[in-house]
Amino acid sequence: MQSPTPFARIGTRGSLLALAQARLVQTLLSQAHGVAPDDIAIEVISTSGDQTERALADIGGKGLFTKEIDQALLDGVIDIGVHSSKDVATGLPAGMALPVFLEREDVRDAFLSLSVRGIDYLPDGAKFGTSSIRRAAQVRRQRPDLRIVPFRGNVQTRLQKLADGVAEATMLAVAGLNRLGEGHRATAMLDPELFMPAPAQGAIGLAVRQGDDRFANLVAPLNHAPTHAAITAERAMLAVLDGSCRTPVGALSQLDGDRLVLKGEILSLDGQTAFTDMVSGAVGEASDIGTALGRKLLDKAGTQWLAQWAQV
Ligand SMILES: NCc1[nH]cc(CCC(=O)O)c1CC(=O)O
Repeated sequence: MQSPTPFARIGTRGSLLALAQARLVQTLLSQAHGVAPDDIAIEVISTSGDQTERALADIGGKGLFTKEIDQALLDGVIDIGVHSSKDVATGLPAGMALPVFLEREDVRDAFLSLSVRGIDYLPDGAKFGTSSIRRAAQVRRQRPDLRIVPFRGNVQTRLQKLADGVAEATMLAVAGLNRLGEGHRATAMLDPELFMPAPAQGAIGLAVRQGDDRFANLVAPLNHAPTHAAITAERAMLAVLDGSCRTPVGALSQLDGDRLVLKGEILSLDGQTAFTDMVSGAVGEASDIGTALGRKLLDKAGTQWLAQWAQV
């Protein structure tokens, strides 16, 4: 039985992955504060992103998986929003804070196929399922011959599309597969230097109302400082690039003690042009590292190069 006045109410999407993430947060919060898991309510909230099959880039991008949860948070219907950090837009809604990131799972993307053991083994012209412009560009760079077909929906839906033969291969975040207990579905791990993950991939972020100290204090023990630094840097890089272009972006953080090395890449949609750079510094400067890298990438690509994609 859920108590009439729960210790906290956490809000999540209803996909199996989102629910698994919400349950993890529920467990960690109950352990951190010595309360029964049942005293932490999980409220399932449907988001616009759950209600459409169109490609994210076509319908306004990231905020779609978080907007309704953010609103429930601001309305006081929930107290803590649980998000996949990579789905959270860089500009947070007014009144919302994202102070905590749980320890990052595997940051890489995996290659999945029921017929071949790696992307190099796909037959000429094979269909590759993805609706991510980043993944499509990275795949086209390696294999310009492949045909990219849309693959929207949650992880289960995409695994089913693969099983149904809609495409011969796809790519998914290892983190999501692992959290679903589906890690064995990965056919091969993709080299993260070649297939740079999405900024903030693999990390769960917790949102609270700005200035709501009670819930900020409640979630604080769940924060993982190295993950926080990496995500801060990656999101700062993305914030610089977001406004200026609709182009695929990858990021890769490496932490070595109190040093953070951030690599980033922007690609053309066809993957044939790419700009890569790297900035390093103290973890305490994570935000500045990300901003600096974003600016370096913008400078390298040039506004004219970026402008060509804005109309696509
Ligand atoms: N875009 C959907 C999404 N959002 C977060 C993850 C995976 C889990 C994570 O990155 O934390 C996924 C699925 C995927 O990209 O394979």
